Amino acid sequence: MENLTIIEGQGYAAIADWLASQLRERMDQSDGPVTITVPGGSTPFPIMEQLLGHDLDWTRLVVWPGDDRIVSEDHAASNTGKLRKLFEPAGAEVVTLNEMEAVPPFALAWLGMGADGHVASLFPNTDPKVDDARPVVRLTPDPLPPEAPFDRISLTMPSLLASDRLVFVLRGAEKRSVLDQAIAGNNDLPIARLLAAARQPVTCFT
Ligand SMILES: O=C1O[C@H](COP(=O)(O)O)[C@@H](O)[C@H](O)[C@H]1O
Repeated sequence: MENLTIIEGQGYAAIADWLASQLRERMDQSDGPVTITVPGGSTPFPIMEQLLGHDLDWTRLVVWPGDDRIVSEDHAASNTGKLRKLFEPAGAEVVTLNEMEAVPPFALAWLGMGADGHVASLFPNTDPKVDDARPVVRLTPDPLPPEAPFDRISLTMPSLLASDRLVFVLRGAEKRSVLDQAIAGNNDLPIARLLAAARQPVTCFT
């Protein structure tokens, strides 16, 4: 994949620096808002804390959760609730994901990946398609992940692919092996489908 760069062994601060430089570049290109989508789970939040330490005009940032668990925003498992607590005090807007009819193109789609190869909440059992006509879907993972056993809402593959840049941050040898197999075309997991369809630059921090 000529559009793919893998960057290994970076700490949270270095990844946050990289993300900040991407956002700064976009903010320098126009005076308007910069709209991104970000992951949930556990990996991204310490990086977001570091990112918010950067001197950027956060009032110009619009943050879409890439997915969420169907729980109230004050539930510990709510991605949106955690994003609000982090980004809103800095002045950024955080969007509530619902079954809207359209989503904007993203300057950057930051994603995680589960060890089962799911991206956002597009789990293998949901058979996500790169030509899904829906921008957002509700779905039920099967099996339910024990750490977050909830129904989900998620951006679809076309919504994620409508971004100028894809960025993955995934930790651990198990996930790295799933990623490598996906890149090699040796599995048909959601991560493999997304990467095979991606035409924009893709950066993977592992
Ligand atoms: O459930 C989810 O899992 C994935 C991976 O999360 P991690 O904690 O293993 O990094 C995440 O990307 C997704 O947004 C989240 O809702």
